[in-house]
Amino acid sequence: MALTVEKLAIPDVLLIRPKKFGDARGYFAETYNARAYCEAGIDCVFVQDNQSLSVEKGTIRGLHFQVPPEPQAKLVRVLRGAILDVAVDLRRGSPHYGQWCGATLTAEEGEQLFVPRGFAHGFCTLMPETEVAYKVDGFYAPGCDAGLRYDDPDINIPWPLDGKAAMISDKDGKLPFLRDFKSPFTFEVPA
Ligand SMILES: Cc1cn([C@H]2C[C@H](O)[C@@H](COP(=O)(O)OP(=O)(O)O[C@H]3O[C@@H](C)C(=O)[C@@H](O)[C@H]3O)O2)c(=O)[nH]c1=O
Repeated sequence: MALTVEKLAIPDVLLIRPKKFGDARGYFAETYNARAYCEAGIDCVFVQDNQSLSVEKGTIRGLHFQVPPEPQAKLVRVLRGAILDVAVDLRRGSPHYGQWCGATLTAEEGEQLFVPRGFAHGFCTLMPETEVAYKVDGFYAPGCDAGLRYDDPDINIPWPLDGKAAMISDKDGKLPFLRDFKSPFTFEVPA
């Protein structure tokens, strides 16, 4: 499988560009290949595929993660539309703790973001009717579901909202700021 892999500012977060083979019919692409992704440093066993539709441009979902013992790594791509996709480092002891990095993902280009375990994940839709699909390497565990406010001033993500209010869920509006997040669990940086 042909793909390029770019390390982002937090180098465990990867931007992957699978090769698209275009012809008169359209294109073909491998969107996941266990061997090629393992060689690229993504040696997860993905166990669940998720998909969401956000109707409005300026919809923000996040910042979400599952705490131990049910953490999840995520491999995110866009099926329709475009997003700014973001990962926030929550690994105690990481030089990037509390920092974010991210990339624009579009259906047209087919880029993917790999968000490792120990990171919160969120995105903002850049177009209406945006569909996002992502693989996760741990099953949904509602008891371990956790999140942080998308507009946490300490994380300070410049969401592309053009001055408009974000469309968010009631649940996401009640999430804590990182500085107030109380959990007996911590993520460690892998050795
Ligand atoms: C995440 C998830 C939710 N659900 C259910 C719970 C709830 O009733 C409904 C909607 O859930 P949410 O409001 O949490 O959906 P959403 O806000 O889209 O949550 C997602 O946001 C992005 C940013 C992520 O990174 C994902 O891991 C996930 O947290 O779907 C599942 O059944 N399985 C799952 O894996």
